[in-house]
Amino acid sequence: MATVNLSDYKPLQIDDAGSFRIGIVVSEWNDFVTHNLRDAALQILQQEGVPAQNINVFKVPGAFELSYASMQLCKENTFDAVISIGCVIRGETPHFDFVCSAVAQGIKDCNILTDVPTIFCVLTDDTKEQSVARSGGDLGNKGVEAAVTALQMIDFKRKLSGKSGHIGFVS
Ligand SMILES: Nc1c(NC[C@H](O)[C@H](O)[C@H](O)CO)[nH]c(=O)[nH]c1=O
Ligand SMILES: CC(=O)[C@@H](O)COP(=O)(O)O
Repeated sequence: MATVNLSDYKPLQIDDAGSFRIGIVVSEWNDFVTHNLRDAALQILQQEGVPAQNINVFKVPGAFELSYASMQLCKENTFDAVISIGCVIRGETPHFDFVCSAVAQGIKDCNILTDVPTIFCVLTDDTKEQSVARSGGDLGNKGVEAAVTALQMIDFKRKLSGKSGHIGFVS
């Protein structure tokens, strides 16, 4: 299969990124992956003009806890977007399926039930190798994609309320 770097993106040139406030929730399970996702997201956000002091990072034990923590941040409504970062790697039992389903539903709920765009940056892989490839390996870094998505969703929301400038991805 051809190597595809899923993280290639064109700089967004966002005018008002300096005012964006972003929360990042990172699970510690498989931290050799989740920390790479976190660091890539932080790099892109700051590269695009979000001040470091406007980004708050929170830790939870595992991906299952991302739902609770992300929902709490969304309910506080102090962030323009929340990025939820985790890595679930299949084991011997159906536990993988339950954790992945729960966290996907939980983060979906944050988007549907609150006013805060919440980005699903949770790897759900069959092998450790798949996770490594997607967190800074041959297939890019999902943390980059999550950061770009967060910025785009904040812009989407600000456009709806008539507040934002134009970043050129949606006319
Ligand atoms: N196996 C993985 C887990 N399992 C732990 C759960 O996420 C949760 O913390 C536990 O069930 C207690 O509620 N978590 C991951 O993030 N990744 C895994 O591969
Ligand atoms: C995704 C998991 O929770 C997994 O690591 C648990 O492994 P196992 O199914 O072998 O207990």
